Amino acid sequence: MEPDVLISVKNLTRVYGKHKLAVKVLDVESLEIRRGELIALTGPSGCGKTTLLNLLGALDRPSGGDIIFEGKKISGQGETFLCRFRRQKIGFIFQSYHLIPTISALKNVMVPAFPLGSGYKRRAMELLGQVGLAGKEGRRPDDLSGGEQQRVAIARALLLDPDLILADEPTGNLDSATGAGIMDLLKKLNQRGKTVLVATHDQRVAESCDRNIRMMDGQIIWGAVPKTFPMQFRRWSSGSGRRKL
Ligand SMILES: Nc1ncnc2c1ncn2[C@@H]1O[C@H](COP(=O)(O)OP(=O)(O)OP(=O)(O)O)[C@@H](O)[C@H]1O
Repeated sequence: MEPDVLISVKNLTRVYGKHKLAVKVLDVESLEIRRGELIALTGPSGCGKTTLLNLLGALDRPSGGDIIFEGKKISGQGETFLCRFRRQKIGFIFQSYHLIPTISALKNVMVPAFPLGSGYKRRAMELLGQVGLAGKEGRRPDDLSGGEQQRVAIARALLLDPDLILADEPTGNLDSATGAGIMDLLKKLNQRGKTVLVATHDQRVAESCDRNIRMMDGQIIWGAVPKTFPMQFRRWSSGSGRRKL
């Protein structure tokens, strides 16, 4: 494997249900993500974007196939390994922010460090400053706008300095100007070296990324390999689509 490959996926599947009710909702033959890429994951509702993000971030386990992260196979690992992997390597950003409503912005940012102790306060303050929320550290999520809540979520995702940011519709609940601000922030993070994968329905968000991975019926139909690959290898066979097992 080449040194700058962050993630490599082979024959990744996710099946929901059992026996006659089993449905394969994800069937990705091959996918490669390089360190430092800014990638949009697009496709119609229900095509499998969230399923793929959850598998790449080890929030969910595949039914088959391999996910290799920095040369190490993460599929098939035990929960202790996966828990450490998620904390150290992945920053998650969700459409509806997933903040804890009863605690301050600062404490929300510090949540990923909770089992490690309280030594992260200074870093959390710095990150809130970097996302434009200096002075609002003590506010609870309900006292912040949607865009501000998403900025808190971004600061939280960065707390443990992950290699990969997985953002699932990060602008989906925001008006277009606020969404553009969030996308600018993700682009800045990418310019500072973070690899960013953004699932989106927003064409403008997709166009502002370097690569577009297009999904349809659980499969990648375009963009499975980085742009530096010759054109003839970039298109990926869509296969036979979603199927009952
Ligand atoms: N827990 C589950 N049990 C059964 N089917 C599921 C489950 N979660 C997702 N699915 C199905 O898997 C398919 C892919 O869903 P997924 O949420 O990954 O799509 P998506 O592309 O992210 O959609 P959207 O753009 O609407 O968020 C859908 O058909 C969905 O109904």
